[in-house]
Amino acid sequence: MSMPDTTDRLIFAVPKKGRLYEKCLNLLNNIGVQFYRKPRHDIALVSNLPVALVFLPAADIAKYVAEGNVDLGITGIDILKESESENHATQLLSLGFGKCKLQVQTPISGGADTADALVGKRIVTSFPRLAEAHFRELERRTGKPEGSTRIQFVSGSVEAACGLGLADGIVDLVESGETMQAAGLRAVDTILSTESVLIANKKTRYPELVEKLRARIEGVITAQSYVLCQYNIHRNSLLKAKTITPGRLAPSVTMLEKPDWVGVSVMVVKSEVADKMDELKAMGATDILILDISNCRV
Ligand SMILES: Nc1ncnc2c1ncn2[C@@H]1O[C@H](COP(=O)(O)OP(=O)(O)OP(=O)(O)O)[C@@H](O)[C@H]1O
Ligand SMILES: O=P(O)(O)OC[C@H]1O[C@H](OP(=O)(O)OP(=O)(O)O)[C@H](O)[C@@H]1O
Repeated sequence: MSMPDTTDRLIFAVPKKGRLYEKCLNLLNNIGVQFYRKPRHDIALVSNLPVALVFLPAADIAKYVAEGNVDLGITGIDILKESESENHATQLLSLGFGKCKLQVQTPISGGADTADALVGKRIVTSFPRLAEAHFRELERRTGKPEGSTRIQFVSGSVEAACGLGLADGIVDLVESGETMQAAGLRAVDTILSTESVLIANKKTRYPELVEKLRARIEGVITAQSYVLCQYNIHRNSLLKAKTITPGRLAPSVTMLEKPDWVGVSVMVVKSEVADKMDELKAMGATDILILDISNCRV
């Protein structure tokens, strides 16, 4: 079977599996990118845009984007920093998923209770550069010989390293903390907080298409953090209502077929909407409705 022809197409790299995969497919669907990925194929041509999707391991995407083989990609800040790609890839957008922390962990029972106490010992991680930089800094701070902490790379199941006697501590990602707890570990230090980001090569041949896709993704992400709030209110209370729901630019106010009453329609941050509804109700608003926004450009 021949490879699809990607000539004159922007190359957009998406994690091929793992926890980011489904989120990325949803995002592509929501921005109207149509494609068919044949089973076992890692390249799919987009039918309604001059774009080719390449499905790659999340850990490699930053490197491909930085080196210019790929124009646009979705990966984690952790990977961007670990692969030292930050100078060659522009971070366009935070995507609101893939949120976790890269933490130094030690055995709860009998392990070091600070990161300083791990200096000079054995560390296992999938993030050798970030771990190395962190421990070099700790070595300087604690006055211990530079390079005395041994950093060893493993590609997965890092949490098993202490139990197997391979390490005195690990550097690994933590979200809920379940993996860490199940392995009898606790966090003693945080190296960085990460989330998924959209990145672009600085010298892409398709800056306009990059911007089009960025704007579409931004619209979907913004829509996810807002709801549309509609309510009716007596004109005398409108000024006060505006202070509760000022909107992004201003609320839309329409006439109602009831003297001295108006209808208000306004975007509200989703996490604040329950409080806003209570406040509006308390000041006499009626028929308060909350509607989901599936997409927007603001
Ligand atoms: N537990 C987690 N919670 C949130 N985000 C995470 C978590 N683990 C990893 N990530 C993010 O997802 C990125 C890719 O991790 P993931 O482990 O899914 O990829 P992978 O190693 O390619 O897949 P797999 O582990 O299935 O082989 C990480 O670099 C990080 O940015
Ligand atoms: O705090 P938690 O919610 O438990 O998540 C943290 C775990 O998730 C990631 O591993 P993943 O499940 O991707 O498997 P891996 O070890 O193969 O990378 C990470 O490496 C941790 O092990």
